[in-house]
Amino acid sequence: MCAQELVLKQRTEILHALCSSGSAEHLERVLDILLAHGELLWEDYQNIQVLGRALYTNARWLLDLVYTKGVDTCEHFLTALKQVLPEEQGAALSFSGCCLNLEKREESQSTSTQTLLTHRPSLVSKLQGCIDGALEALVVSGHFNSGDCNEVRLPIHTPSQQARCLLDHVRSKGESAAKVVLHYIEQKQQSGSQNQEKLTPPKDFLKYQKKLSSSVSAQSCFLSTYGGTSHMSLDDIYTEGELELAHDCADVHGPLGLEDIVGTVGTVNEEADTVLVSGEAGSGKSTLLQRLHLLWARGAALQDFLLLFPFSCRRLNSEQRELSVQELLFQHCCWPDREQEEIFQFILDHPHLILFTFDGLDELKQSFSDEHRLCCPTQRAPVHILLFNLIQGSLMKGVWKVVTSRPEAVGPLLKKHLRKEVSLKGFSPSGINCFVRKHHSDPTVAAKILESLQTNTALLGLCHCPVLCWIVSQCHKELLGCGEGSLQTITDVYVMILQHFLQHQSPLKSNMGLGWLQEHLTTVLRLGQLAFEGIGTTCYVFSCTDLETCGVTDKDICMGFLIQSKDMSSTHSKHYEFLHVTMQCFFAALYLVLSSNTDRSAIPKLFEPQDIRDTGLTSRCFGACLPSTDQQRQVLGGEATAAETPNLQITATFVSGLLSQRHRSLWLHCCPSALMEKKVKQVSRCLSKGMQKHFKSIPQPVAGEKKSMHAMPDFVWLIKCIYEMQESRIAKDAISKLEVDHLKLTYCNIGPVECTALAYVLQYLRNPVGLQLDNNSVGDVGVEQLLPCMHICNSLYLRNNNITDEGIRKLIAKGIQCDNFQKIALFNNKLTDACTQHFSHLLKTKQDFLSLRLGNNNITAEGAKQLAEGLRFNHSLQFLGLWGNKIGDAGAEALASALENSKTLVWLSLVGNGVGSAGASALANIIKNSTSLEEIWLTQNCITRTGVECLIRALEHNTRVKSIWLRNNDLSLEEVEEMTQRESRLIF
Ligand SMILES: Nc1ncnc2c1ncn2[C@@H]1O[C@H](COP(=O)(O)OP(=O)(O)OP(=O)(O)O)[C@@H](O)[C@H]1O
Repeated sequence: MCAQELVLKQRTEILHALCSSGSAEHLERVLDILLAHGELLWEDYQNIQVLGRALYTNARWLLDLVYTKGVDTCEHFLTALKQVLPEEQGAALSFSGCCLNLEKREESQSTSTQTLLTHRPSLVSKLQGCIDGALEALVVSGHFNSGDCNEVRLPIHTPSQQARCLLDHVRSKGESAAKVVLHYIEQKQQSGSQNQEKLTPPKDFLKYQKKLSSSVSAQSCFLSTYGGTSHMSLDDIYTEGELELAHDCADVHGPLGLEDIVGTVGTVNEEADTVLVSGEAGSGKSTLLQRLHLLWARGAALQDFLLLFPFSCRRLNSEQRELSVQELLFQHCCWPDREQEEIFQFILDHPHLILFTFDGLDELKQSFSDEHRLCCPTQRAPVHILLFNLIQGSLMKGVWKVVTSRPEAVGPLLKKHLRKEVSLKGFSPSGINCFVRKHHSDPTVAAKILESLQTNTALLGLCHCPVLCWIVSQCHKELLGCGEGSLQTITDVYVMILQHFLQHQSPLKSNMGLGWLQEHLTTVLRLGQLAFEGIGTTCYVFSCTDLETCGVTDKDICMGFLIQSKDMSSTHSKHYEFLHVTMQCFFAALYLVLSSNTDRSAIPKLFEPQDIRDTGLTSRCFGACLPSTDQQRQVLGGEATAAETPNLQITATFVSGLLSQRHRSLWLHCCPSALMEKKVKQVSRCLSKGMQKHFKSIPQPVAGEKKSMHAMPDFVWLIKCIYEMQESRIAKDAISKLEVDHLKLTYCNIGPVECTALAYVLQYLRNPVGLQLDNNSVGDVGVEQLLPCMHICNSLYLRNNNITDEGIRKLIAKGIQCDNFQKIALFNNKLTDACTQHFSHLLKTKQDFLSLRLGNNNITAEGAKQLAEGLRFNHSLQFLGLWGNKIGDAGAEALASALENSKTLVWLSLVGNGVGSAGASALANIIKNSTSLEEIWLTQNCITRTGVECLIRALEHNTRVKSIWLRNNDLSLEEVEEMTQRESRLIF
């Protein structure tokens, strides 16, 4: 049978092979090959790859086309298919006679654009690990702008799709752009091969490398949250999370890519080799590491590292023996079949080619300490000592380490050993979109879920956290069936998945009302006890004996909340863990709420403030409510740990939620109501007491200063607990006694979820406050969540919070209606000219507005003109900051004309705006006429002598202005000297 007939006859099977995984990768790779061989023209390719069209439709188009093109093309197609499909999938198809040589075509005199096409398959794979570098080269050479880069980096793209998108963009930019990319890849390869050339790995090294990478690949290709119910490959579901440097870095704008984690960007300590990826519970740290592992194992990223050893701190907890590093590597990750010593020696000799990853440092039983020094790689020590010495670099200096942890568990002791810290912020709004679409192969279901999220912004806020986004996607039936807005809190979402899993077991009784819990109460209690005891003893992996102790049965396991541990070590006995540690916290909370067997003091102890727990009392406090065997286990365990604090706090948050009025009806038939009432009272008391403690800690203000409270670590957590209770009485009770003028919550990891809770509580403040939320991750969704407390904010500080024009639109629409609202600071966000119309409206409407600071955004002359419109009609503004925008001379002229008759403006900053001398001479008019202006900042504005002369002349008419800042302008030293003599208020 000829190739053409084969294509026709096997059409269904081919379609299935290309598309059934739901991933477009196979199809796209076949297209790459056909393009490279000239079997498809560029126009053909565009006709097939239609954005937004179903994968199957695209594949059908391809089949139709190759068929009409004839035997040769069909033959190429089948050969490409054979090359691309995994063996087991290809086995179902007949490729008889299709064995063309698909080596790349060499063309004697090809242009760079042609080379991009003829080498497309290999370029796609080479580019995957270095997209960011290639983009940078294109930006630097002026071929790409940030829009091009953003399109390539779209989170919906897989790394290979990013590579293809980059190549397609380059093609449209022409020959010189193509040259830049080819040159970049060539250089990258040369530096890679130079690194490799110097090496002569022992003969068994490559075998070991292969064994390690296939074991890493096997461990990382599926996601465990889908383990119980369905298989989901990481490739199909992985969605980029938002990664940022934890500290400010002038050179970095925009989000980081995966490779930046080990790249040079944002390095704060050149001496250190440990990078920390920090993020809240469920923000995707383990998944991100898993992605890195998989890409490395496939040769698609981190190729500077010859070996990657992945460790899970959770599993290291169960290692009781003392080990040497060699034993740790080989026994916990991958056993070398031969030449152990030689391989280890090679590792020791080339530390910079080795990467260790440690997932979940916060889950380690011991808190980080640098007391026990160890530097000998053959010396045995307890595993945590090895780990701490590796992190510090005293052991195996030069080996790269990537460590993940919740932020709360990272103390100053660890920080001083970090090369840099990267924060994982969860999904961006487009990430949520992309994740839901990937999760559901049926686009109608995905669209319905996304629609429902848009109508419930509290829930949308929760979905920024990937684990919650996963639950919401998993429980779409419950979500869509439960009515708009009924899911508001984290507890609501976990109750939904509890119901989902329990009802999954009895599908016929899906309408059993509230009885579903009662029917499964014993299961819930048994799992709850297991979870509760685990949380108290930092135990997240359970042996069969642990399960037996709590009476957990096989049927309980089948419910899906527990999954079998993935384990790379050689132990063969089965171990279990909860689907996710937050699920363990939820079950621990269910146990505390539903069980009549817990100690009376269990709830108050759970709510004890962190500073008490940090003294080392943690385990003992919590231990008081555990059975005696566990207390012994803890005492035997020795060192107390502060590491479990985040999980205790999450458990407490769930306890608050479960005891809220909205969920009490669920427990009605499961537990005596008197007992329930008592627990509710306990929680309310704890929350109120916790808040009072905070308020008492506020220092009295110095005379003339405002009373200010800087939130302590537990403040946001207490607020979240209050929100979970959803009772306005409790919120009022807890907050109304707070008397401060300024509430400072900077660097507190505040995202949309925290904003929802803050607004819920702060709306009951008695007096207006300044709310300072600088350096958090509020974002547009968070801004929307803050609206309910806007009426009580007289000033709002939102520097560095990823806010865009859309967030501003909503914020200002509300702000205009709020009498107290007078000041806003929005430095370092993502604002453009599109937001200025809203500020202009605000300035026109609110004649008591005092301060507008929009520094370091992307406002140009157009935006400045819009602002000027508002300023012309405003009679109150005192402070205007536009530092670090791009308003230029035209923008400065517009502002000057609007402000020249202002009787209120005191302070104006236009630092770094390229206003030039023309701008300066226009601004001189404000100085000439103003009776209120005191300070004007014109640093770094390309102003020459001409501009400064205008300012000097204007100052002759003004005695009120105190200083004009003119540093870093286009003036010679002599000019500066001369002009300082003439006008002392000029500061150079
Ligand atoms: N980038 C991602 N793409 C797709 N799904 C993700 C992603 N990140 C997280 N998830 C989903 O959220 C779940 C929880 O994520 P993960 O365990 O990685 O969070 P974590 O930050 O390590 O949490 P913890 O600190 O509590 O251990 C995953 O099992 C997965 O279902």
